[in-house]
Amino acid sequence: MAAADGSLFDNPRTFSRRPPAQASRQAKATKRKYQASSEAPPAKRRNETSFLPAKKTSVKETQRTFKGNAQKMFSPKKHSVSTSDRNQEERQCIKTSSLFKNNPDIPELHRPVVKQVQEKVFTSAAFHELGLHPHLISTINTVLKMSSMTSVQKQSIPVLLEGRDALVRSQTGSGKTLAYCIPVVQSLQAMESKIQRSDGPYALVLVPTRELALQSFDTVQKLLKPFTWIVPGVLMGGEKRKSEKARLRKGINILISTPGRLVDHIKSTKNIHFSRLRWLVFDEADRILDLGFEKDITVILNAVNAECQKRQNVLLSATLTEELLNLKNISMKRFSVFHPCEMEILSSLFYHWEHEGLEKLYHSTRSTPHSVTRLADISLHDPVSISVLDKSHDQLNPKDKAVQEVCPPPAGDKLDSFAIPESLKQHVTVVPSKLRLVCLAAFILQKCKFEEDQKMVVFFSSCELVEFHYSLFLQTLLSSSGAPASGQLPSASMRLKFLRLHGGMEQEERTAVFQEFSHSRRGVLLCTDVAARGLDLPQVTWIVQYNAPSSPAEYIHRIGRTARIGCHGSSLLILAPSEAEYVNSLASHKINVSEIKMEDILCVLTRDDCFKGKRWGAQKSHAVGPQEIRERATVLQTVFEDYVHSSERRVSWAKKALQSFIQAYATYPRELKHIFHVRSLHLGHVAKSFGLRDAPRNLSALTRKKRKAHVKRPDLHKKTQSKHSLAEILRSEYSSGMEADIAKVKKQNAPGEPGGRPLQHSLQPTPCFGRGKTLKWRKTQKGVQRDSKTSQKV
Ligand SMILES: Nc1ncnc2c1ncn2[C@@H]1O[C@H](COP(=O)(O)OP(=O)(O)OP(=O)(O)O)[C@@H](O)[C@H]1O
Repeated sequence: MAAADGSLFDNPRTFSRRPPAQASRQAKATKRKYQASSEAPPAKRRNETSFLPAKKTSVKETQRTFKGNAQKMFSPKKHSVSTSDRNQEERQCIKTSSLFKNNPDIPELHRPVVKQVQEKVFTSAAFHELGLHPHLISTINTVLKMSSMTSVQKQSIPVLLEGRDALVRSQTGSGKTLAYCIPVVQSLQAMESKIQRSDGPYALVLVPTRELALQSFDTVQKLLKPFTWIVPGVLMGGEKRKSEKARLRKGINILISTPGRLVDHIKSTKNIHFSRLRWLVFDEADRILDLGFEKDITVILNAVNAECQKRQNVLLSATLTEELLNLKNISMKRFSVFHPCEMEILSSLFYHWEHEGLEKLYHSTRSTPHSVTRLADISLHDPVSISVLDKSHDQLNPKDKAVQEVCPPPAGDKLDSFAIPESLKQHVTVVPSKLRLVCLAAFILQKCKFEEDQKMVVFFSSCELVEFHYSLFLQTLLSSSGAPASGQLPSASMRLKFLRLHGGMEQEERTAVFQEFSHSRRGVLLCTDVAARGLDLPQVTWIVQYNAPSSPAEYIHRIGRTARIGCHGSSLLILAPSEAEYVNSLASHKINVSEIKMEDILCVLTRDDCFKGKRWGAQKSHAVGPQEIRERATVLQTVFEDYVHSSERRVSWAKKALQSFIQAYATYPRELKHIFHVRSLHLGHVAKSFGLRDAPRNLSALTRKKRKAHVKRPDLHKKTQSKHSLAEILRSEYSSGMEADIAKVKKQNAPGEPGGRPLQHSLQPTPCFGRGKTLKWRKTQKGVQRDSKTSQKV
């Protein structure tokens, strides 16, 4: 075992030179005092936890320091204190920092090396070989600046031009958008009777998020340049419904929409009809057809099926499952081992084929048997399954084959493996909870402050977490970086730029951020899974997953925002020691990650004098060692803690973010509960990663308050608590925009100020905290809350 505190930072004495008994007495006294006030800690405590000299640690002054004068504060040259005074201060400062104490051991990662599934991105085939309209070819060549097809395009376009239904799977960033857009445009421009705008939709493209809708619309618009009589349009929420209605009234021939917004119009707009529909495209099909969109898709399919019988259906995603791809081979026996969600998808696909048998099976595997009859029918007709897998990867060598024959995978355990771009280097780091925040900050500094032209996307599990970290980093990392003096070239610090994107933001701002980050050469985008699928953000170099995703599919989509279309990119997954087994779970899906040691990430702090402890002020920077790294990490943590504790409002804002983290943590699916279970969280340690000095005591009260607020939502009344939880969390990131009044982030008063936004998550188990500060579950009126066995219902 390589312990974080043991191997690299193995000198606890330097942190506490007082006798242990005395230190412990004082710590207890300080804690009692702090708890009694339940507010920001008293000045004395702040002095002890800080590296700053006693007289300079008032809240105001600390803040001022980090708005530009950090070096002054940390440089001993600026202080005329004697050596003995300084030593005294050091002892005080260092002693109370517990960042590197009592952390769990970091387990050694024994990850099995697996051979990842690979796909070839490009082919030598050119677009002009497809027999497309010459104007379409010249648009592809001159406007899109593309000449040769990607593998998925080469396989899909001819099939779709033949009029076949298709299920298309190829890795992220391999050109699936054009794989369906080109055939749609080619077929519509070639129609004998020229399309009229007033005809309404000939093609309907459903996508899960507004940004993806905008992006796909942009591609279609470019392809339609020579065919001006075909009108594209986008419905995506966030915009005024009235103006969308007006555009629908005028006529849209290729309609791109998020499901929720389309449902709004189907229900309220008379001008929407599908009688001429020829194409129905589900981009990110596995996402669109999952639980979160179940109701919306049913409404859409019912509306479409009522008016149009014959059309081409296309389902695309980088993570379509084997079951969906091998449609023809699916036997009734195999159905019975599917997950209920898959059953619903399959039921909808096969309704017209095997309805009776399926329904019987469905009833026998589900406690709520009504869904199958509610679900409408996509009606795929003899679909072609297109998968760009490099076939050599599927062929087992004789030895592996023998092993497989001896121990066949248990029924129902067939795990899907998805291709990952070859040029994507995946990493993992295991970090104790207390050090998560400093580690993330250090990694951002390392890549985006000290290296040039780095563009990073950091994924969090909720809107609240994005807001919290965005404001915190803006106010601490950015402020402490300092601005260049006039006439000076922009310094390394000026490379730091933070943006954020999540489903709770105003649409105007969302679009602006999306555009800004797309066009920017550098910057850090903090976001939820709203940016995980489909977005083609150019030149992203790093993907960081601060909270682990809930499925291998989501992992693949998140990291797929980099290394697109043959470019290079890297990803980092940050795990707690208790979550280290997740690496094996990824390996079982043929996902290979290599480890970066936490110390190597924290090491960058020695390059940043903003975080220089006084002890090391006189030393030359090359003489750095583990102890200095440790102290600088502590200084950075102190910066965060001082900021969070500078007002009661900020403390409560951090608590809400912590609460949101716990709630999101409770929603990991059953198959991952043994790795991600709230019971394994140490609240005090997790609290540190929110800049809180102690484990908060009133989280359950906050949760109760939130539950009340939710009960007021009429749309949630009918749902069971369990279904509501999952569906709501899914919807929170993918909403149509019509629910915006419920899910708005209050506009920030000033950039970087904590928003005080209401939490958007669903009803969750009420966390309460036992003496050991690990999470326990409280008995509620309805009985004991669900645990790992029934985790899906949490
Ligand atoms: N034939 C081509 N030649 C060069 N670039 C291409 C080609 N086809 C697509 N691209 C570019 O590749 C990038 C990725 O394409 P696209 O967004 O369609 O990928 P995708 O497979 O849909 O990814 P995801 O699974 O993440 O949604 C885009 O910038 C697109 O312009």
